[in-house]
Amino acid sequence: MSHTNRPPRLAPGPDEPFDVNVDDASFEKLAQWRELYGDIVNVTPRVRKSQALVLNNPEHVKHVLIGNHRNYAKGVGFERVKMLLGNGIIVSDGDFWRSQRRMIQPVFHRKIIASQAAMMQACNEVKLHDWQAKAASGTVIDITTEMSSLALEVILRSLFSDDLDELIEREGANPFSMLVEDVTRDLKMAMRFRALTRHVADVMARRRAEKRIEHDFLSLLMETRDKDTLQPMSDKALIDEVMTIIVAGHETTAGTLNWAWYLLSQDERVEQLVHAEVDSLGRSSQFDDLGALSYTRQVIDETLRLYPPVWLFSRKAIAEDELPHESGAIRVPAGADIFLCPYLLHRDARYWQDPEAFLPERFDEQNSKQRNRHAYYPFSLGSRRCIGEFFSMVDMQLHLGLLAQHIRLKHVPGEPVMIEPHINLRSRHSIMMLPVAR
Ligand code: HEM
Repeated sequence: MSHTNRPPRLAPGPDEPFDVNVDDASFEKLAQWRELYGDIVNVTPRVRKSQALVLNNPEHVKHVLIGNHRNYAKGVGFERVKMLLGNGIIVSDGDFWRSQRRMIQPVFHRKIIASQAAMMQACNEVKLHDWQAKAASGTVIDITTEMSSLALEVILRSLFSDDLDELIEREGANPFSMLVEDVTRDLKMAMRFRALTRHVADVMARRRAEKRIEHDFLSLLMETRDKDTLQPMSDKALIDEVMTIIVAGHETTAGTLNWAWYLLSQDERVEQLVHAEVDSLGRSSQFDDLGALSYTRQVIDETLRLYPPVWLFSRKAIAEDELPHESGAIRVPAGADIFLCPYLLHRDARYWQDPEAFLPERFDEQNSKQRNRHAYYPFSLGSRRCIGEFFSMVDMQLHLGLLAQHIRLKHVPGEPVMIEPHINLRSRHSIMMLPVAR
């Protein structure tokens, strides 16, 4: 509600019309506008129909994602994701989303993730042996692609278990590897990716014919029931959710590990603290050790602060609303496009001391108490918060926990290390590393 009696007004913003998007131009504009116009930036559309508001204040992020979240549906950009994922849980809204989320939530239960830790670690052990051989022969690795294929393998095995090996054998190669090889996310790529749904349908059909239930995400999704209607998901919904989990779980985790290894290679102090922690375990890290890997966890938290994979996302205001502001309430017109930019808020000097510095200690128990909770949201906040957060944390902690015990990665200078702010915040060029045994 308004702090004054004045009617809510529109926020200030640039005169030039502009359509905010997940691209380089928007990335630059958003940072400039925050300096010029502050917490709420009002952007007149160029081609689109609706006004856009960019929110740079944690209170407003909280309002949209938590306080009044029912008034905010998925927004701009999700049409594009829809081509890739159908009506999966990332894009769906309203009653259908609610019902899907309720059915999928138990699939991501802590106990289930715990049961997948051994599979994650087996994937990491293969990677470790490979890096040890490369360290011995002095072979440089492309860590960006390595993390992409590892994250893909983990997510595919969490869904399909050993049916993945059968699929690879039948097809002669992993058809889902296109996600690693083809980094474009355009219409052509979306069509090629959608064609992969037949493999998901195939695995489902085989399991049904063999009356086989595995302890993996796919079988759990096939078995889950709506708690009111007791109905399973339709096959179309099942396939959309599987494709959603693959895409949502792959590039985000891959990108985070890519940046984490890069940041570690640039900071001997932090690297040594990670080494001290992982060495103190005295064995390969397992699910039960994750509590002891708290500094490693802080490294991941800090990586996600500096390089949040989902650097920009959107909502659409359903009805008119207002945002509290010290100079009087700001009007949110019905239909307005809302843009939230974790990247900018995560580096905002009002909420972070020395925001550009890599300081994992910000996330230790003591410092965490002083943090503004809503100035950090790599996994979003509220009821639509990432469902895979715990899965990806376990995956990433186990990865660093094991690999850093045996290997250091030394950055090999080459192409400049730059961010590429597209759908995900990737590195523009592959980052090259020399593995060194430790
Ligand atoms: C570092 C890793 C990850 C990051 C930073 C991340 C980030 C996010 C963010 C910001 C959202 C909210 C998007 C929005 O509301 O517009 C989201 C939603 C989602 N994420 Fe993640 N994610 C990660 C890993 C994963 C993994 C591993 C999975 C699956 C195994 C996953 C599955 C999902 C799903 C299904 C949603 C939609 C939830 C809903 O709308 O109800 N994510 N994620």
